[in-house]
Amino acid sequence: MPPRGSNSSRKVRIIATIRGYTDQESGSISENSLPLISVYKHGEGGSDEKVTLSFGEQPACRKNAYDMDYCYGQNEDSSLIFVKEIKPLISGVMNGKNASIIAFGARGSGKTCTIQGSEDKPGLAALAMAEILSAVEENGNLIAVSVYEVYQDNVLDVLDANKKVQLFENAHGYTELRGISQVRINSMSEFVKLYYNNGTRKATEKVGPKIARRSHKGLMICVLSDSGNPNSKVVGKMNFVDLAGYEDARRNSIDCANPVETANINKSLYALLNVVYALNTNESRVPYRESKLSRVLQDSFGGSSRVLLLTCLNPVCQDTMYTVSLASRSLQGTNGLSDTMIRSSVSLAKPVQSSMKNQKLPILSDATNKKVGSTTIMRSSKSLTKQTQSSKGKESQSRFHKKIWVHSNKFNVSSILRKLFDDGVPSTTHKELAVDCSSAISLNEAVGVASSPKKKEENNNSQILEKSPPLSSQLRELSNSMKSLYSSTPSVIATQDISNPFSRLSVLEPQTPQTPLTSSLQNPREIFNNRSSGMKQSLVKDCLQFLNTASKDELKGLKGIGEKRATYILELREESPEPFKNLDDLQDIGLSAKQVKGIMRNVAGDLFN
Ligand SMILES: Nc1ncnc2c1ncn2[C@@H]1O[C@H](COP(=O)(O)OP(=O)(O)OP(=O)(O)O)[C@@H](O)[C@H]1O
Repeated sequence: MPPRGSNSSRKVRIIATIRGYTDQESGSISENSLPLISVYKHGEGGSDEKVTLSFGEQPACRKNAYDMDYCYGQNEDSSLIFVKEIKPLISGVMNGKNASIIAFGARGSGKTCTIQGSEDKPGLAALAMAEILSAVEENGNLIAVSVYEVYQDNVLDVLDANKKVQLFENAHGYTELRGISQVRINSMSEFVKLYYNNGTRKATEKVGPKIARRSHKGLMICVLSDSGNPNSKVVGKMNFVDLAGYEDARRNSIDCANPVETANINKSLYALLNVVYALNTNESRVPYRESKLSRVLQDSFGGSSRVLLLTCLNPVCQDTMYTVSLASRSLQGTNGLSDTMIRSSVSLAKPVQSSMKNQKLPILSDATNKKVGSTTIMRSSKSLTKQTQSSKGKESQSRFHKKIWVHSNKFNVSSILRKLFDDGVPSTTHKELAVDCSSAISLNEAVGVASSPKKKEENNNSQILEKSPPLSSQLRELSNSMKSLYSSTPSVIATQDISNPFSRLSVLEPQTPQTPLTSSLQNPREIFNNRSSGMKQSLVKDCLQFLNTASKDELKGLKGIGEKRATYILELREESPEPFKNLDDLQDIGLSAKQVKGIMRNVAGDLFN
């Protein structure tokens, strides 16, 4: 049986589960409390199980609503998730298809309870082990498990702290965990002892720091064939990964966690989500190499493997909305929310205290919304455009054009451009969410140069292959392009449809070069804002490319980068050819957000000197 709701074109099924309230949280909930998480079920009772999640008091519009393949409510526990989601995957594992179940979410969102649980209330991993044990009893296969931890990009053997684990790429291009303990499991009691009590570890052995560290924890269950053979072959693998919780690195951590550690965790989460995104969108290059964890999981992600991303939602956590937006990004299909949908949204999360109303919604997601705006707003404005035009007809069209006419003369291009980098440094979220890259305006698009998707791909490839020109020439190029953007605005002209009284205004309107992206937008300000956002992204992209490719001397030419940092950047390039994927990565080399912003502002400012 295929996994529930499996979509043949998507490798990764993305679902959510809202955890129950802890005793402490329940104490502060009242009858009049507002639901924090609302779930709209698209085809209740039907075959379409898709849901859309929205948050807090905000009306659910596309801007703050996120699609998921399914969502389990607070009353639905791990055993239901097991039956509906995991059990169907087990038969695949028995037949040679690997599977991975990954719990992702903010800190304290119930990931460990869902995956690991406890001896009293077993989580998905133990339930799966029981099922796998009974399956191998029938077919004579064997089971071996490994338990590992990925801490600060190092893979550690949880079952034997003395063992050194190395990542080794085999002849098929897959990563193997060399040296990791593999323990045969014959019964549930053996598994419980091993998994919950680290049973095989000798009492004298060091088990690492006493304080629980924030790391990704993985359980690898291998089904092995040929019980008589010491070199048994792996039939199939099932991975359970309890990811370290996401936390906004800009906020003070709940337990004063090291901000560098938090930033590294977030970076590895983004890297994994990028892999999920690439798999779901069938991208030709899946960025496995960007983190140790994705390398470890690589052989369970490719081919006919199945992946379940279980987004755990903490009903009272600021970071929840942001994690949902990140996970949902890999679901490509979008369904605009209609009024009916918004009204009929139900809450699977019980209400939370009304004081939550005043609580600031997720800081990052606020920022995200601002930054993501380009994508989400565009989508909604597109549907809005259609609706408006069809339902209200010419009258509204007339108002619309009038508005354009009036505002177009007030456009202060340079002041908007100056503001570009005052909105804040676009972060990973921006890059990742805003556009899914497909909707980003490239420089060429920004100056109205049409390019076919194929050509775009070629351009991208050649950009990667060629050594980047020095920053100064990149800036010159960008500057010229910007100038041509101003000058390419045609003063008018089109044929007037005299029969249409509303056509006059549109005819007189100076036309900004059209691109597919902007064609759905309503007024010059929207168009301009989107172009600005596209240019901002182009600039960020060029700057990152420069940092990834420039020589040491060229790097030192940048404010904030001296001998030491330049050397460090070159070292980073030896580990990964492209160490900087987004502006957040610059913080890893010790540049503060302010410094990064300063660099970008200088670059932007230079364009108009
Ligand atoms: N279904 C549930 N109902 C009530 N409380 C729950 C539920 N699931 C988890 N909790 C509680 O929520 C808290 C956090 O749970 P858990 O440790 O599983 O979260 P986590 O996401 O793994 O956290 P971290 O990211 O810090 O590792 C715990 O106090 C746990 O008891």
